[in-house]
Amino acid sequence: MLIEVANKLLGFLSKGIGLEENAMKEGLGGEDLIYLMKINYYPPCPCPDLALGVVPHTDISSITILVPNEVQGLQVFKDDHWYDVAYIPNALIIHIGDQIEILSNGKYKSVYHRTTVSKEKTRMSWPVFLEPPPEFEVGPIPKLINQDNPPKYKTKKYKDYLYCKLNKLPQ
Ligand SMILES: O=C(O)CCC(=O)C(=O)O
Ligand SMILES: [Fe+2]
Repeated sequence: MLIEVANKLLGFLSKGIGLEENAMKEGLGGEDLIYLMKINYYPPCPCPDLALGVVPHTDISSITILVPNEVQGLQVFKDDHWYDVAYIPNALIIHIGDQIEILSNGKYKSVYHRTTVSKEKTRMSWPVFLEPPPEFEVGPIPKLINQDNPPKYKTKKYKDYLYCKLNKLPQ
């Protein structure tokens, strides 16, 4: 089920920029794509104005498929403002992550987001991060590159990208 959703999303993202349906998936390692589930637990906080659940970031993954509980908390940054992401029962929240920005050579941008905490309620979320295998090299898809569109990102192994990002080193 999750794999079907992921395949569809990657297909739409590929076609959306004029590529073959399987282009993004192949660019992420094809059937070796890794599904990494995390559970976020944000207990009530006495001073929600002074704390964040997760600091602002973009996801390192390709896409993130996330299910939250009903407690408001996720915000995305757009046009200099933080916007609440509305909770819609049974809806999935999809984040574009860094690897899609790289594959698309910047045509898609990874979404900058953060979470706030609540004074009374516990918030939880269950994201699944779709990641290339560590040794797999990710870079702008060659079909998107030409004289007018030079590569904006280096091609490198996913594990090296991860290492640089986690240690705040230049990519
Ligand atoms: O809890 C959320 O809604 C988002 C969490 C998040 O951004 C993350 O785990 O990367
Ligand atoms: Fe995130």
